[in-house]
Amino acid sequence: MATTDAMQLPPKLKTHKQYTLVIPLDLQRDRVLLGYKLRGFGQGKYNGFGGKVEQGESIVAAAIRELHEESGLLVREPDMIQRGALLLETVADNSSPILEIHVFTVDKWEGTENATDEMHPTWFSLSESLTPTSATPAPIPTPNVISGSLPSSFLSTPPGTEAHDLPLALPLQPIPYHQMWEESRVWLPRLLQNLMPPDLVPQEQQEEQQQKKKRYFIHHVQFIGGVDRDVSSNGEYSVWHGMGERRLDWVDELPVGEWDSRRTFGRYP
Ligand SMILES: CNc1ncnc2c1ncn2[C@@H]1O[C@H](COP(=O)(O)OP(=O)(O)OP(=O)(O)O)[C@@H](O)[C@H]1O
Repeated sequence: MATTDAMQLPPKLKTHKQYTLVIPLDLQRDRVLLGYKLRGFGQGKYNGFGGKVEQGESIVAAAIRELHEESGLLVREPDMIQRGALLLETVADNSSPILEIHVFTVDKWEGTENATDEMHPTWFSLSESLTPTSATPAPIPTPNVISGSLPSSFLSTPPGTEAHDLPLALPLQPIPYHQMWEESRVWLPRLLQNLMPPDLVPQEQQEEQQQKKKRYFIHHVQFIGGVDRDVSSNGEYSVWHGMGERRLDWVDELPVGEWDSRRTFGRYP
């Protein structure tokens, strides 16, 4: 746990708005798929694939649907692995819902990743992304680029080939954390570290890794509202637009089984 001053606020009741976020992993090829968002919420950022959970829809069904709509990959429900949740909250008022974003990974799917007018899928190196660095910026796709010819560094799958059958022609870049939502720098490297194939994890950390795999994470971030600092330039990390400074930021890990009772809390802090 980091700063705790928000704990002194009176308890409040907030609604939660549910979203999903799916991160496809190709462990054999040491790579992770993210999408560059071309429109809507999060435009101009790389992220996992996901969206709002619709009324009457289960969280996992929403995650499968959004992944398919945004990337072309089709996953069966038993292959969805729930890893945790982000709880994103503004403390500006008591009426704004907490964004509850359910994070999944998948490593089995049908189909090949395809660009849509909303998301452009791009593979990044998994093992090069275990710590957030502000490395060389990843290419920024534009709708023109997508409908026309893509630069070779951008092609994840040449037309007519199956992604899984391809040799990797080019070294993959690390995940461009500085081109993602700011708090991704906290939870995503932790998640990826826990997923590394055991033979790449030092012997003494292997048992710890096995334990961690069984845990969901909850990353709760509170923001003070009111200050509208927008995405910054000069390669700096962007900030939550319209939400202002971060107030509380902590990551918890829960054993499987405790997750359901904790995620439904309505009173926070
Ligand atoms: C602020 N910190 C954040 N960190 C990581 N991920 C974040 C996020 N904030 C939102 N997200 C994700 O961004 C997508 C928005 O989805 P969004 O396009 O609004 O949903 P959906 O596709 O249902 O909407 P439309 O159909 O276009 O209206 C969705 O995956 C959601 O999980």
